[in-house]
Amino acid sequence: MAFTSFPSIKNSILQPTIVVPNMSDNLRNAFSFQSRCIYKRQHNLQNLAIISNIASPLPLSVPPPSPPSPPPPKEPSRTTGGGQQHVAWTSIPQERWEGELHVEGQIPLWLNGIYLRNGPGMWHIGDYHFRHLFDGYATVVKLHFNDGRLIASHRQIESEAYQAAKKNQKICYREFSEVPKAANFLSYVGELVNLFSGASLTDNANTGVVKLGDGRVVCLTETQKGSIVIDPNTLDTVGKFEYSDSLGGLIHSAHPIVTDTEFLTLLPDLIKPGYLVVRMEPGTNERRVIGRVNCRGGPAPGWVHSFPVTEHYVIVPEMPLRYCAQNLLKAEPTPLYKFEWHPDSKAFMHVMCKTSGNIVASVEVPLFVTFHFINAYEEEDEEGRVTAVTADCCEHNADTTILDKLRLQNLRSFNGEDVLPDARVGRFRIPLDGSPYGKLEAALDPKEHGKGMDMCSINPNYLGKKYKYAYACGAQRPCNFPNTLTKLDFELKRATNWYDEGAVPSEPFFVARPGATEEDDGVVISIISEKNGGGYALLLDGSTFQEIARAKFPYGLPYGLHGCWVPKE
Ligand SMILES: CC(=O)/C=C/C=C(C)/C=C/C1=C(C)CCCC1(C)C
Ligand SMILES: CC(/C=C/C=O)=C\C=C\C=O
Ligand SMILES: [Fe+2]
Repeated sequence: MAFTSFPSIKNSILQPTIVVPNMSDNLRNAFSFQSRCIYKRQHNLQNLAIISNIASPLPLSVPPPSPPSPPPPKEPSRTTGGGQQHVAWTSIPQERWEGELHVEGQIPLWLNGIYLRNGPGMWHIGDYHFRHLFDGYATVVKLHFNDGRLIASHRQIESEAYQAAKKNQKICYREFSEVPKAANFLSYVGELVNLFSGASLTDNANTGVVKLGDGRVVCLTETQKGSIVIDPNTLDTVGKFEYSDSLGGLIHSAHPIVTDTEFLTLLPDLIKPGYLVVRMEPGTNERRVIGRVNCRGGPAPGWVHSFPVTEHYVIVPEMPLRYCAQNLLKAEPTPLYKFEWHPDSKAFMHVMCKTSGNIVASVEVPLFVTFHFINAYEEEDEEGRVTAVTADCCEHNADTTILDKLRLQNLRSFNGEDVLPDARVGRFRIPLDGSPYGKLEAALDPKEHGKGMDMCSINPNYLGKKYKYAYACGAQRPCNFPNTLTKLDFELKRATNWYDEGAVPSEPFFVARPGATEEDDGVVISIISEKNGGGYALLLDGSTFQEIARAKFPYGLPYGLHGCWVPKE
């Protein structure tokens, strides 16, 4: 795969930036010409390049400065509890930027490649402000590590939904919690037709980013049409990833399992409740069905934001938080958005053989709520027979309120009260001997990680295998959002926590050292949004969990969700 060399940045480009309306004053200042120069002096930042023009290629010469943008209208409730709104929940102030970051500490010389992180970084359009964390238009952040140096950039994904919103200054597609306002009854009827055809659903690929086995990099969300290919070097939006099969359906899991040899995902079937388990080979766009799971309870399939695999099996979770057709039709959000909690419908875990598509176990389990599975593996007896599957997830104690806690108003209004609901590492044990029930228990005492738990990663070489370590975000309370980075040791049942007061860290992403033999031999990458409005890239040692390097951005970044690693060839 093509991997560009470091950009030539001898002629640093400092120019006024294109700014979206409604940028907050403090952030706009952070981007003014004057403050950038000060930043450069203070941090001895050489080669800082600020790139503005939205869709044009990177300028090769210094363009004439454009007139300063008019002051933006104020965002609502900018300050809460006497403080500034946290930069983690503030829209990115410009569509793109690139520059070299000054590194404090030492980036390991083996760490050569690109870390990409995707997330909803733009939460308003015109003077309309989104409601939920998951509504924001996708912003991809890139950290390009090369021989101990670090070039960073970010860019908005040019989805149809984002482009239409910019053009019309209003939302035009159905986002996670937002629905475009119908002008009149006739257009409402048209809207319903569009909903069933999928035409009105968003393609705002803001959830994650994956590198396929063939090198293509795809940003994803839960709508299938929101699969968008980007260029990992320029962050250009290349175009839609079109699935060439005729499997149909409108939605899929936001977290496919992607390795060098395959892409596995789940397609929920809302008509005949169940899931198709599908596989796609590198170099193709065609998903092939491995098998189907019929739901055992409820009027609709459970939400499958993610799912785990073992070496031989795909695990299909059936969570009692289920998709809800009526809620999809509603113009105003319901307390659980497009979902409904059906405790009476029970919860199940299904285990499908990857090669035959046969279901080898389907057990009832205690009620659970999870976004993210961490990993799964097979348990063997002394004769090497697989007796059970263990599957771990970030489990919200079967409490759906976490979804509402992720409303922007809640995230923006932290006043020192401890309002983050408790979470744990939920460990499922699914017997393969035909017994009807599985177990769900905490894998370690949740107090080890402050009873907050989400946004996990593992050493990818341990995918589907017995593993000892995971990295995730935990909590140092009081807080309203996970605010620590935590290394989980499942053998010792201990956690090691990293914390920076007031900071919001994004998913700790593990990159293994090439040639490593220990599971935790590698680094953990996270991007931190600081309480003072700043932000930095952070590298922790995967084994000691001590900081090894940090590099400050010249601006604070909004929170982001999930990342991937594109190694240098
Ligand atoms: C950002 C994140 O983690 C989740 C995003 C989920 C989205 C955008 C879900 C969108 C949906 C629709 C627009 C309609 C159909 C249902 C559903 C997949 C929830
Ligand atoms: C950020 C998050 C939950 C945090 C709660 O503790 C969930 C994100 C889900 C989508 O990727
Ligand atoms: Fe996710």
